[in-house]
Amino acid sequence: EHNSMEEILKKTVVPLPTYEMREKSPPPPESNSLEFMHFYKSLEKEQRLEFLEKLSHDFGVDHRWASDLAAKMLDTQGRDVATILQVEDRLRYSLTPRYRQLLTHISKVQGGVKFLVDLRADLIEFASSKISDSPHMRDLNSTLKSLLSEWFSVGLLQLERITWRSPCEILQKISQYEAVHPVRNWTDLKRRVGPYRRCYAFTHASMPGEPLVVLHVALTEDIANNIQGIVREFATVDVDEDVNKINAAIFYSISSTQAGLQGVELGNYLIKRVVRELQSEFPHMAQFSSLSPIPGFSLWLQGTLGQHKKEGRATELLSEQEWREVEDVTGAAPGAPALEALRRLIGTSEWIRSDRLVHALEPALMRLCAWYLYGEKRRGYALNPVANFHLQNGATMWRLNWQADTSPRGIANSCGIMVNYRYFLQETSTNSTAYMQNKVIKASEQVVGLVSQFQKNSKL
Ligand SMILES: CC(C)(COP(=O)(O)OP(=O)(O)O)[C@@H](O)C(=O)NCCC(N)=O
Repeated sequence: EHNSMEEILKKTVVPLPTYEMREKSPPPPESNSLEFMHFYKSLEKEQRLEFLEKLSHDFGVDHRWASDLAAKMLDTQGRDVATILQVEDRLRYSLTPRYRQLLTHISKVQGGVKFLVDLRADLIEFASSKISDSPHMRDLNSTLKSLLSEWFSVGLLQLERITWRSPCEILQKISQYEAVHPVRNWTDLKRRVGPYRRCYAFTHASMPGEPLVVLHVALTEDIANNIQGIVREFATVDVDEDVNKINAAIFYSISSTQAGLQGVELGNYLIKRVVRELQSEFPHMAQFSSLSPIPGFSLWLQGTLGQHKKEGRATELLSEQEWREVEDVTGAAPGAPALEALRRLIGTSEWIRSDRLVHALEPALMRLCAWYLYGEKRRGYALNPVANFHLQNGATMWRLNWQADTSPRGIANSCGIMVNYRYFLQETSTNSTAYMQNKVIKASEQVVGLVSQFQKNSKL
């Protein structure tokens, strides 16, 4: 078994041609790539890990060759520029991992690009499950990611609008890939591509018929503050659109379908491309915003309540008055019992059935949610992945909406709160740079106000 891994690698990962022959040596036979692909697909997960570790470790950069050339480059300091460029080009060439050529050869055969996308999905899975974090595997991943970024750059992507007339196989995929608000049936799907709705996908010639990333848009009079009005509404599906009722585009679901294209930023490009498409269809349209879920808020809140209980700081989360309401409604004694009662209510979503509690908890939960989105960080960036995505794109954390998603899932995941990340078109690139480089979050007065209320209470 082992020698067949070695054999395949030795045979299919041909040595890098010499610098002089780099553009003169014919590519290896296609059969090499096909054999590599066939062999890899036949392996189980664990064997794939072993195989990729061998590939990345034994067929990477020839370090001796590179260091010799690096020394040589230092020697040529002060020489004429032509010589310096020559030596630099040799050094650059010597830093090409041997397996990089194999990847480019594979991309040229039928199904090769899709194979490489799926291979990177394996690499990402191995890296994220920490079963391999070797520097060689990281190098293989970044080499493959940079190739994929070139092959899937915007100029090579096809924007497709999905309508009720799109082929069934595409509509079926749109329904299957919908990760944010699952499509329940044909009627539901028909509404999502019907009047006052737009559905766009990026496709690529190397993966025909495969939507790479899908964006669902609702066309509304103003920026939506509730998702039921979008995914539940029984708009008669055959009504014509009235342009006077269309001033805003609401991105209410976006999903990428290829795990191996993570980090290639297809979602960001799709949003920007769709904005341009909508501007040409509706020249007067000036409001572009998401209506986004806040996955993880309820869990974070449970943890925070627990932690504050241990440290006896419960009053930093809710005011005396708010705790008194909780005690009155639940009959719990002041202090820890009331906090426990609140944790249970949030955990079981029962609180939503008591109008008094819903009313009493609104200010507190909105403050806490604003802090969760704006204040909680992971390596300096927003902890919440959806916030991080839109902030990377340069959107503004614009409005928190109470009772925006009253579905059981919405209540359980984020106490029913949703957030609009607004795309002010002239500001997105500035905001994105400020966020990516200085971790500055652009937020509206409403959000900043809620955050400072939270900070006042908890002296954070
Ligand atoms: C939000 C999505 C579309 C961003 O994808 P993309 O723009 O390619 O970002 P990245 O993975 O390249 O960083 C992606 O992360 C996704 O599908 N997330 C799960 C569904 C969701 N919308 O949260």
